Amino acid sequence: MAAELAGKKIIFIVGGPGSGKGTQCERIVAKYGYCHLSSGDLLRAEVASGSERGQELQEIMKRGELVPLETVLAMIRDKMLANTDAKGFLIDGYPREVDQGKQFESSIASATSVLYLDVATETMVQRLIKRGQTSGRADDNEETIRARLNTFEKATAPVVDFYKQQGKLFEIERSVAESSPDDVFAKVCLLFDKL
Ligand SMILES: Nc1ncnc2c1ncn2[C@H]1C[C@H](O)[C@@H](COP(=O)(O)OP(=O)(O)O)O1
Ligand SMILES: [Mg+2]
Repeated sequence: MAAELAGKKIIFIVGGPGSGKGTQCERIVAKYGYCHLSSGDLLRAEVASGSERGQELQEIMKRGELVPLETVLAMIRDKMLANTDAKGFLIDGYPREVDQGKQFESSIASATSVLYLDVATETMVQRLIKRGQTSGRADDNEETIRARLNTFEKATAPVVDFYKQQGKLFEIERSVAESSPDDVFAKVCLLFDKL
């Protein structure tokens, strides 16, 4: 447990690839001033640095698989400790598996709340194919998209149940999560207004 982070709000943003995590986090940052940490962005920055570790990471991400737990956790921890003046943290795209959540809790802190965006698989595929036309992301192609969705269903769906059992889950149900970013955000605000 990192003492510097005591009392800070920590919100996990969970949802499949293309469910709108990044889109909503941008709005949350603008309105509530939280510090946004996207595990995917941190990993892509490592790839862009051209380091040897970055090359290994890129291979894993192209296969649509999860990178080793320790790697992501260390990156998030460093970034949080560099931003201890933030009033809270949005941890976007993490945990991807239940073990990642448990490790986060034992080595950093426990999450205050978990925001889950429930979007249908086909909607996510369509959004990601569209995003792929401009994102330049190596993993926004149909083959990798299917593999990522498969990883999401196997590894990440249990994460949702895990936090539901702890009473920490704030779910944006499908009918809302598939509507416009503004409509989704209106619901997201209900959570952040009472934190
Ligand atoms: N509510 C919504 N309705 C339609 N498109 C949305 C949406 N939220 C996000 N998008 C678009 C923006 C992106 O091109 C794509 C994926 O969104 P994202 O925020 O990058 O998702 P994630 O970070 O969960 O992978 O879908
Ligand atoms: Mg994202």
